[in-house]
Amino acid sequence: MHCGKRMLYEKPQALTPPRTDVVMMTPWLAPIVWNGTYNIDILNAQFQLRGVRIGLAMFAIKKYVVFLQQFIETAEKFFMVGHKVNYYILTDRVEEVHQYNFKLGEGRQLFTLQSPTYKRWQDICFRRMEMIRNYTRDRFINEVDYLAVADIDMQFSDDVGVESLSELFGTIHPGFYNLSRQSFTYERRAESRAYIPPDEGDFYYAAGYFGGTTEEIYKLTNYCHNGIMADRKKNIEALWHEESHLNKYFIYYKPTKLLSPEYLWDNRMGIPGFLKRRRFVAVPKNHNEIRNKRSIKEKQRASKNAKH
Ligand SMILES: CC(=O)N[C@H]1[C@@H](OP(=O)(O)OP(=O)(O)OC[C@H]2O[C@@H](n3ccc(=O)[nH]c3=O)[C@H](O)[C@@H]2O)O[C@H](CO)[C@H](O)[C@@H]1O
Ligand SMILES: [Mn+2]
Repeated sequence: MHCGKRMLYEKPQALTPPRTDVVMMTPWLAPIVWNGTYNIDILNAQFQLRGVRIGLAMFAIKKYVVFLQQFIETAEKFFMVGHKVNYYILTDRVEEVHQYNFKLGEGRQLFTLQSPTYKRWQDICFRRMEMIRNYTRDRFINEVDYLAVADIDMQFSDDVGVESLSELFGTIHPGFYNLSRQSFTYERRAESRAYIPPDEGDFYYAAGYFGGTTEEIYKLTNYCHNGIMADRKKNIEALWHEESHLNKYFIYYKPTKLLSPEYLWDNRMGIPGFLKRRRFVAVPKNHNEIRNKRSIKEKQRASKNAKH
């Protein structure tokens, strides 16, 4: 029996892997998503049947609003095209964000949500976990089935579709996919709740893109935020902020799907042969200019002027 539309495609093989140059499965049997390992038509049809709703949350705090336009415009071209999508922009500059008049495709909506801001950029990163937890509990859980959380200093340059979705997914960091545990920049001080012993850990995951069902994202962000607050009481800050806590979580609550570095690339790493697509790519930024109120250059200029 088939209901209406017949779908024709090549029969999957039991003995011939679609790719032999990359690993497609973790030891806990979570797929690692690479180009050429899946058929997007099958996946689209399956997700379409369920009418899934997908949320994409990102932070535009202080100067990071400059990344918003390119982020949304490229997401409209490449992110979950053909599915129901809610963008959630968490910002301290609601008025400014309202000025943009994004033209969105059918079934796609954009919401601007108030977020507190913090003096230190590190605190902005840390507090993303708390904000996502709260908004997931109070809102996202009622509006979407899956939620992805992304850095905003990024742009889409190829498809990110439903092949990437699962109960809990993490992205292999583009700087660490082929490195040893010892080279991972996990938190190594035992006092921190993000501590990972040298003989544990699977991959080094990037905090710039992760997601899952809203239930799973609530658990993840709640765990990370609680760890961050416990550290704060002890006056310790994990090496890579919320990313350290995320990596801790993923050791014990393993992702059910892993995204290959196709899903978070940085062109400064070149383009290795195994990388067939670059779907979500870092936008180069001057860290000092964008993160601080006044850049070091401005400060130098100011102090020079003061001396004259
Ligand atoms: C690709 C990747 O894995 N990036 C991680 C990395 O790099 P990054 O150096 O890329 O961090 P970042 O500067 O992009 O900050 C993370 C995100 O916080 C938001 N933001 C930050 C500062 C600010 O003033 N306003 C603002 O809105 C914004 O959405 C930004 O994308 O390390 C950070 C913490 O150290 C986070 O773990 C990032 O997820
Ligand atoms: Mn970033």
